[in-house]
Amino acid sequence: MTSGVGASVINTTALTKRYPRVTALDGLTMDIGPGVTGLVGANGAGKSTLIKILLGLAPATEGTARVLGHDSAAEGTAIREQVGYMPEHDCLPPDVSATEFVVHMGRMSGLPPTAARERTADTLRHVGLYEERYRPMGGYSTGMKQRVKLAQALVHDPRLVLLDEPTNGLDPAGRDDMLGLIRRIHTDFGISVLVTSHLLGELERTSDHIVVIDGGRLLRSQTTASFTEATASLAVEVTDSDTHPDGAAALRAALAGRGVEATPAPGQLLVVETADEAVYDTVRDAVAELGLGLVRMEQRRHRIAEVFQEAQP
Ligand SMILES: Nc1ncnc2c1ncn2[C@@H]1O[C@H](COP(=O)(O)OP(=O)(O)OP(=O)(O)O)[C@@H](O)[C@H]1O
Repeated sequence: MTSGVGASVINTTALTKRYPRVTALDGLTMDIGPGVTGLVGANGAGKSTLIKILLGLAPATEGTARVLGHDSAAEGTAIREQVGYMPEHDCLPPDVSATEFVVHMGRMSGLPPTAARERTADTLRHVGLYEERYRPMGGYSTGMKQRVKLAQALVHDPRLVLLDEPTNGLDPAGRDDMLGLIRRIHTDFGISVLVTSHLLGELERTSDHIVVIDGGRLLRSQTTASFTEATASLAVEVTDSDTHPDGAAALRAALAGRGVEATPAPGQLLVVETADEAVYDTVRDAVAELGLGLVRMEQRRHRIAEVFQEAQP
C-alpha cells in the first residue's frame, strides 16, 4: 500500500526480466497509486516489457508484480478484466471498421452484445471519432488509429489503463490532443492511467506522478510537482560597480563565503541550485553589502527533461 493517497494500483518488488541476450528489467521495485502516472524511459529502457508482465502476458524471471491487488503471475485473467491495454504498435485489421473492431474487443472482454455496442459508441465518441467510425480502418490516419487503440482499451470500463507510447507517430497537434484525451480518462471517469513515453517533456503536463526507468532500473519515482520543485534553481543577475568591475564574480565570492555555491551562466548570470527560501535572503544581503544593483532574481523550475538528462550517467 502507498502511504497517504490510497491503495496501490501497481506494485513491483525486485522485478527482473532476463532475455537470452539482455536484461530488460533489473530488480525494479516501485509503487504507483491512483491517478495518471507517466513512465518515462529511452527506447529499450524496459517499458513495454514491464507492461506485458503487469498484464500477465509474459512471465518475470524473478520478483513479483501486483496490479489492483492481483498477482500478475497467477491472476492475469482477473487483471485483464479490470485493466485496459493500448499496445505500442499498429495492430488494427485494415478491412474492419472502428465500430466493428471495438465491439469485437468489448465482446472479448466479456460484455454482452448490446452493452458492447453501446459502450463502443460512447468510447468512440469520447476519443473523437464520429462518421469515420463506419469506414475500414486501413484508410485511417495515424492519429485516428491511435484513437481506436485507445477506445478499445476503454470499452470494457476498466479501472486502470496501460498506454504504451500513445503519442508515437503523431504530429505536435495530434500529440497535444492525445495527451488531453489521456488526462480526461482520469478526470472524467476516475480511471487510473499508466502512460509510457520516451519523450520526457510531454508527460510533465499530463501526469500526477512520474516514474523514470533506465536500463530496466528505477531512476526516480515522485510526484510531477516535487520533480520540478525539488530541482528549482535561483537565477541572479547583478550590475557591475566601480568597486567591483565584475559584479557577478564578486557576488559569487561573497556567496561562497556564506556557504552558498553559485555557478556562472552566460549573460552575467549566477545560478544557485536550491529550492530553499533562506537563500533568497542570503543573496539579497550579499548584493546589498557589495553595493551592486540587483537586475533580477528569479526562481527557475527545471523541466523534467533536464532533470532526466542530469540523471544520466
Ligand atoms: N521478446 C524479446 N526477446 C528478446 N529481447 C527482448 C524482447 N522484448 C524486448 N527485448 C529487449 O529488452 C529490452 C527492453 O525492451 P522494451 O521493449 O521493454 O523497451 P521499451 O522501453 O519499451 O522500448 P521501446 O519503446 O523501444 O519498445 C530491449 O533491449 C529489447 O531489445
